[in-house]
Amino acid sequence: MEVKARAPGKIILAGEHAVVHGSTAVAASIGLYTYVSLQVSPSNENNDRLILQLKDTALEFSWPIGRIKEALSSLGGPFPSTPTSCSSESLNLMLAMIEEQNIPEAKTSLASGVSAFLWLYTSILGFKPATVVVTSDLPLGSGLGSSAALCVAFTATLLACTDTVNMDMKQEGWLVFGESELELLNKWAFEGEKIIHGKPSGIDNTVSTYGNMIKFKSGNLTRIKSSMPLKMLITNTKVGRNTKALVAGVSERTLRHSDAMSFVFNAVDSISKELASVIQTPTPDDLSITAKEEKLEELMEMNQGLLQCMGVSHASIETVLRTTLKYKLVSKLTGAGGGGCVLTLLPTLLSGTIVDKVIAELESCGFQCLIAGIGGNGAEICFSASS
Ligand SMILES: Nc1ncnc2c1ncn2[C@@H]1O[C@H](COP(=O)(O)OP(=O)(O)OP(=O)(O)O)[C@@H](O)[C@H]1O
Ligand SMILES: C[C@@](O)(CCO)CC(=O)[O-]
Ligand SMILES: [Mg+2]
Repeated sequence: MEVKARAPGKIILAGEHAVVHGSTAVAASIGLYTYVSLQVSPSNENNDRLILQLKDTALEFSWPIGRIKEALSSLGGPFPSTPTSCSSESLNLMLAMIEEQNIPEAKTSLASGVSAFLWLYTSILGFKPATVVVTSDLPLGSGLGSSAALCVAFTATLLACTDTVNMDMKQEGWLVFGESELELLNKWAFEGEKIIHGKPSGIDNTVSTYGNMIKFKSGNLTRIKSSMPLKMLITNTKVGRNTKALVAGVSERTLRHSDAMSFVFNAVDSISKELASVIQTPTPDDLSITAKEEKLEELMEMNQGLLQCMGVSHASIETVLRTTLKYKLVSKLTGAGGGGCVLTLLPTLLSGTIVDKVIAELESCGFQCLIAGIGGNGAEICFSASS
């Protein structure tokens, strides 16, 4: 039996980084997905292997299952039955098994995602031979939650192979999880994000798990329903960066300027709460949609200024801000910043001609633009007879 899962990427409308320090943030899923397929192999004593194929990065990893069992069991068992953080000892053992596979120098940053896979796989399924294949629509390391979508999709396939997920395997198409299954899925995916992000807030895996739009603060989510059309241009500066390093950088700045940064985080908390309120307030007519869009723009502009204070903007992001401002459009970075992706709000009454001009000018800077659907479903799985 083959199990497939898909999990969406995300945009953060307000509150990134500050959410790690207890502020409110608002995020939404987008219509770009990471897909994972899992096929457990029949046991064959001599050739039991765990194979991981990362199609987007053209990497394949293959370990004898006994090698993994020997390495990780040396730390004592039994394996965690409830969501548990990977210890530094386990992480070091997994990194050693990954290094044996000779990842090309330029791709060593992918080791964190492979470590997350090994932790989730062995914790949830134990030491079963299988082949796991990953493909994604999401750009890696760009602020659209590719790491969270990876961890959510991994976890969804793994849980689907256990008796904690109660689904009719004969049902066709993409199936959604029940509430209790989503909660367990999200907790395990968060453990995977901790390996990749270091000190994640949990907003990325939560919005990828539950989908739609959420308000998030200190681990608690509130699902919010937008009462207005939200159309965002997403510009990928294609400047690579590492979320873990950017998150650590903000924490270090907070240690150096604790008073000032606490005011920054409090301001972001207020911005996120007001933005969520604006988005949810019923809109009686077109005029009020425009008035609400102007409020959103002002809140985005204020949040971008505070992200600059946190030290996570970048010259490429400033270029997007300046370019879109020429067309009276407002933008803010989304995700960890330091490059990556930038959101630009496209007001309802904006003409398609202007949008085309903005995209052409941004792409002439070497950036990549897309308009993705906002607020679709979260994690989903489907079962197919072994191909
Ligand atoms: N499709 C994929 N294939 C292999 N590894 C992936 C894939 N998607 C994500 N990863 C892992 O996640 C890492 C990127 O995660 P990172 O948190 O830095 O960026 P992001 O999640 O795209 O951005 P943000 O966290 O700001 O939203 C990659 O280095 C890799 O380890
Ligand atoms: C930068 C950050 O706030 C969002 C990254 O998409 C990190 C986190 O919340 O885990
Ligand atoms: Mg990430």
